[in-house]
Amino acid sequence: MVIRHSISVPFFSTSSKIPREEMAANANGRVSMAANSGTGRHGLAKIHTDKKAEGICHDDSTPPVRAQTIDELHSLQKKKSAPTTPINGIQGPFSALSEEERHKQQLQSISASLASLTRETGPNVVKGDPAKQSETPRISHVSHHHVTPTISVSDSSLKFTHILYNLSPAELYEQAIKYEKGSFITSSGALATLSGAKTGRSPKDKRVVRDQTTEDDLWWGKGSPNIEMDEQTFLVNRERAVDYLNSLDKIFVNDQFLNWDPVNRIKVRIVSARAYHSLFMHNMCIRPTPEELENFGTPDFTIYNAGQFPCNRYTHYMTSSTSIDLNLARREMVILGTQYAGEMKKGLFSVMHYLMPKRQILSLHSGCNMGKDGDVALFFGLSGTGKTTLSTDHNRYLIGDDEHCWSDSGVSNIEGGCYAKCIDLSREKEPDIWNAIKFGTVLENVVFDEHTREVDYTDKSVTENTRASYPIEYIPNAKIPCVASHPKNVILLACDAFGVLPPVSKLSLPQTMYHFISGYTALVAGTEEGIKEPQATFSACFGAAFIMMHPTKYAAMLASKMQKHGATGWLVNTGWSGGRYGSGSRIKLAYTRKIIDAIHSGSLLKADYKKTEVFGLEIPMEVEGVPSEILEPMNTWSDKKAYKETLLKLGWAFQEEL
Ligand SMILES: Nc1ncnc2c1ncn2[C@@H]1O[C@H](COP(=O)(O)OP(=O)(O)O)[C@@H](O)[C@H]1O
Ligand SMILES: C=C(OP(=O)(O)O)C(=O)O
Ligand SMILES: [Ca+2]
Ligand SMILES: [Mn+2]
Repeated sequence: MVIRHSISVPFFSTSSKIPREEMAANANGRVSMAANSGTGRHGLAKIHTDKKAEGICHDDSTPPVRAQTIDELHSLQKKKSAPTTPINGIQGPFSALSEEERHKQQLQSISASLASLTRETGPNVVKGDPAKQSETPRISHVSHHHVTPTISVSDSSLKFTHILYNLSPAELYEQAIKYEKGSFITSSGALATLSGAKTGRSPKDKRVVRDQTTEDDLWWGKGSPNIEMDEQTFLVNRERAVDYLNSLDKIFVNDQFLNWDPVNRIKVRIVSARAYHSLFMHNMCIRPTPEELENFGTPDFTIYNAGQFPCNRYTHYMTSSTSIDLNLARREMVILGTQYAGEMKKGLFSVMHYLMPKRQILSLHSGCNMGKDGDVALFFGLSGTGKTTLSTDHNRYLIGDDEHCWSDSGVSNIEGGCYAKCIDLSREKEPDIWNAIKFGTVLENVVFDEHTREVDYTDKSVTENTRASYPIEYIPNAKIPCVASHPKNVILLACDAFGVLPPVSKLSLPQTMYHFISGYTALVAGTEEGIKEPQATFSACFGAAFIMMHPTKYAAMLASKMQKHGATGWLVNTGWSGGRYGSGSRIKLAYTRKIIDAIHSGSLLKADYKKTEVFGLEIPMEVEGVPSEILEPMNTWSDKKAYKETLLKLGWAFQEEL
């Protein structure tokens, strides 16, 4: 039988925007586009038939697909791969195990993480998306023996919790877009997400378990970020989070690393309920290779992120519906009542501020980069004051933008990604960050055009604290592994809302310590809940919210390391000039970059200096590319009297603080 090509195209005539003249149907009845296809009678597309194919009764000239059903066809589309496929011939504790055995151990470990402490067993866990029934379930059930009285059966032990384990960015995009309101792909390929009611950290809701160990080790009381809670209350919140997570059909589990220094690497597990959280941590922590994941074993630290679920205000110590609880003895963190992803990264940073100094390693709230000749610079600064912006420098290698360790072997990044503020981001001023906002990047709380999905970085409708989280290798000159030698320059970024600090000053070692301990800077709008405009603050170590021990502990370590390695300290004002916030203006980023260039090149060290009043800061007379008159703040104020008063006021504020 000869099949005649009798195709009509009314379907296209109304719904398609393509001019009919340009459409043509091929021998399969598929419509193809042709430049000069011409039109047939009544303006319908002319049908082109393949002369050679005429009289042959099959669908296509290419070999047919090897599938009988659409499901079979779909199964051809996907190849089995890591992290579900074992790697052949690997060495390590599990190398003798079969694939089946390894999977069992992995699931048992996850079930153990999710175990309630009041019931006998962890949840029944099964790998994979519950929406995909075709996947063979791998089930694990774990018994635990606790001293607490047990109520052995609960509804959650009768169901399965599906584990979405270390999904790839593509898989997480699909999960987010399908199941999480407010998730969209932007025009550059990034995933736009909403963090919900909280768009910045909630430091007043952070709690740390005070027990026998932390009682002596940690800094408590006035000025300390550690607000105490007891072990029992922690367990109440932990149970609340675990029960919430176990009540869900599926949860995300990320097994990753912190710290590029292989000797001091920490294994972290993040359990969360949102693809947004999983992708964020995929970007922010160090991503394991498939081999490393197979051998992951038991995590050193676990986060239970039940951010969608509030804490119970009737619980002791709870003063709002948000609680971020740290238990160093249990090596666990519980998050309730906030979905702001930054809590996870900064929570882990707090943990490192405890674990590392115990090993004589200094943890730093700083960015770090390295010149072509190997000179290393640290950029200390409170959130939103320029660490990410200034460490991302096209002429230098990026080690990291935010969290580092300084050990006897040098500097190592704690993280595997960057978290840039993107309010008013522009391609011209910050090209590397702009270009990093592509597929895989999480864009938090930004506003975009509903049709083109073009992001408007100037829009503060959701928050001023809009953020982009991307893997560090998205910055073209990132140095992998993210380690460097001992710093030559230590730059303290002070975002001065009073507008009286010079754009740059050279510090002696005692001055460096003075400014490091006092941590004078500004809390910028949106980074913490309730901060609506830049607010002057003293944030010890330029990260008071994250330190665990007394500031002098970190300062003493910094002093001895700077002295030993001959590092020079600098104070750079990335804040206001010509008047305080409201009347003056923010120092131009281009000028700050020129100042930083001069520090890196060594030319600023050789400049002529003069001493300022009140703070006794050494300010350079000239910096290449920067108008000399702005180097002395008084010149930029039209009201000199107001300048002097403001300077004195700040001087007194320092006196009161220290
Ligand atoms: N002179 C300046 N120096 C540094 N950053 C500036 C300056 N002026 C404006 N900014 C802006 O301030 C923000 C600094 O944020 P970011 O670098 O992400 O801070 P951090 O990494 O310390 O949290 C960026 O949005 C940057 O564009
Ligand atoms: C993400 C934060 O800050 P930073 O910009 O320092 O990473 C934060 O303080 O929540
Ligand atoms: Ca950061
Ligand atoms: Mn940053």
